[in-house]
Amino acid sequence: MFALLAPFASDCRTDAQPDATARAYVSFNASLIADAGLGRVVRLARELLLAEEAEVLMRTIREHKAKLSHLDSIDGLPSYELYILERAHSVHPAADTLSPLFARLERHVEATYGCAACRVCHCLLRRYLPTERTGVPSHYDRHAFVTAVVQLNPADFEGGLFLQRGARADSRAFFSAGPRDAILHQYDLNHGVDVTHGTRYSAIFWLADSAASCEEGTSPWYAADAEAGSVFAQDALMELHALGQHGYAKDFAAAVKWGTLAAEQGYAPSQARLGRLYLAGEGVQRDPRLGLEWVRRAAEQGYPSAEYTMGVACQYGDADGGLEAAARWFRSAAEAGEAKAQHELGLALANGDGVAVDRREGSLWLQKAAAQGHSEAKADLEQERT
Ligand SMILES: O=C(O)CCC(=O)C(=O)O
Ligand SMILES: [Fe+2]
Repeated sequence: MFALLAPFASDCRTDAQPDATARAYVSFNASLIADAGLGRVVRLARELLLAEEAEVLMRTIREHKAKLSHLDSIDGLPSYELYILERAHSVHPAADTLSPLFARLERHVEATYGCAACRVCHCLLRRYLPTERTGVPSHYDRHAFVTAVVQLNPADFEGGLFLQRGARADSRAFFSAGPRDAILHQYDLNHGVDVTHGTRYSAIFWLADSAASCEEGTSPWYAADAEAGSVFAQDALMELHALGQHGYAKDFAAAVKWGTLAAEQGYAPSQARLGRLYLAGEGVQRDPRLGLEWVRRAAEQGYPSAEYTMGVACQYGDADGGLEAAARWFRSAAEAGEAKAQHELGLALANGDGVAVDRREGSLWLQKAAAQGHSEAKADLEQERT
């Protein structure tokens, strides 16, 4: 079974799906800073946009014909996103009229983050409709030194941009900000979007730390932070070296080195990724025992994708506890929104594997998985109906 596990398939982009029960809003205090833990902060630039600029952005989204075939930059699923600036080049007439805004944002980032060379590298507009797309899974913006987000129509939706402090969706908090306010964060912030009601339009500005890294598509800022001990930077280097992205050579030895440093500091996403690397033997000597140990440490912190992997390991007898333990792991991950675990829990309930048979509840979990696009769950539901 281990060979089937793809170490990087599910993690950084899909920590957990939105949990409707957890809905705290961050209200910015006088210093306009929200603390996301472990030294990470989110800042608010109040009224950074002129009213006309917010209007231009809104009009540009409204007037643009939806192209749903466009694959999303975060989760690769069909979505509406319109780039107006790419690699600092205007790719839409709206960007030409917004150059004063880009310059203002750069000055603000210089004053706030001490980055004089920072440049607005990409700007894109996103649309969230109940019938189309209602969220973006939690993730890190690996490619941006600073990200600025403007929620252009805050009166029209609930939820929106969230930060996630811990391993699970119940550690999420949303932001309340006006249509001309920019919410600023860096590459170390686990965040995503969950629109629970209504329609949301957003503008996203990704700044590179220099014109050169913007042009080259590189993210050179991780090395110094990783050396200084940041688990986020170490985790990023693990992923970027494993994938060979953003100017980092594909180098599994480096991936394991950085991942181990973060995992040893207790960072669950790194523990899970490192564990899967050893389980799959991808780029490293396969070591199921060590791999499972790392996955277990992440799972014990409640990291949903690791809980799922533990469930699979129990099913196959690679971890102790049999089908009962498998069902417990799947349930915990399923409740946190992990689609694959929802599917497994649905099957376990239908078949009485490690739990009492409950077809009705099983079917509900299959529906949840199917609603997240899980194709096997969809097929299983079809079969149930016939
Ligand atoms: O739509 C948003 O506000 C932000 C989406 C996001 O996090 C991203 O595109 O990286
Ligand atoms: Fe993002």
